[in-house]
Amino acid sequence: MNILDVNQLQVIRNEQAIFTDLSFCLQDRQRLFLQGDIGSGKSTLLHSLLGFVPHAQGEIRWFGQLCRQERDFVPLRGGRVGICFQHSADQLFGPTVLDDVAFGPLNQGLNKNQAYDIALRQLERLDITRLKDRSVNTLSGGEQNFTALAGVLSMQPQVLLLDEPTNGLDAKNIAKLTALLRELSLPMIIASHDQVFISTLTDPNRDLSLQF
Ligand SMILES: Nc1ncnc2c1ncn2[C@@H]1O[C@H](COP(=O)(O)OP(=O)(O)OP(=O)(O)O)[C@@H](O)[C@H]1O
Repeated sequence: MNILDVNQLQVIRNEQAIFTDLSFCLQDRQRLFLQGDIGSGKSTLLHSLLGFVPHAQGEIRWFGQLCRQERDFVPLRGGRVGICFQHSADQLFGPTVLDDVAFGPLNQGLNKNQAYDIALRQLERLDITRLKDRSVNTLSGGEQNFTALAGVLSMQPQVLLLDEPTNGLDAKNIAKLTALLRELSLPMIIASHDQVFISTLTDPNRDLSLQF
């Protein structure tokens, strides 16, 4: 069974089709890179895959299950499919970095000790423990990106959707992110303009690219 099957998907915004007849699938451990001009629809696709933007036609099947209505997508957003938005500040609640990263596991029903323990481990993994007591409103763009990713990973997702994950990162931190994503070996869909990042992360025997 594929992780995701998309068949003949059409999404309309402002009465204009952003894409039509889009079909692809995602298999376990595979990375799918979304590439294309600004405004071509990469973020729209990521949002539609979790039902944040409705699709007008076609099918989205996650783990074999057809997802059509809001209620079909809600369980996926609870952690099974992790998404990092292009503007990571939009998904940080705070008040502190540690509280923010613990929010997901708390929401999944873990007790406070378990949730904060998982959150601390994710901060260590991403090498941002030093930020744990900082207010999320005071973070730099790159720090926001890593905090959002730690929050998503703390929910132990089975698949990741990443929208321009290298935005705001310098070369050293792009290398850190690349190494982490390699190590995770989760299936991923990544929208990116960063050709070096894409080519470093791509396994040509397994990964795919979708041109918008
Ligand atoms: N909330 C919205 N309402 C209406 N149209 C929108 C909305 N968000 C985006 N669009 C439009 O949908 C189209 C696709 O935008 P989208 O953000 O998906 O592109 P993108 O490929 O991710 O761009 P970028 O590379 O600049 O991030 C664009 O024409 C954009 O103006």
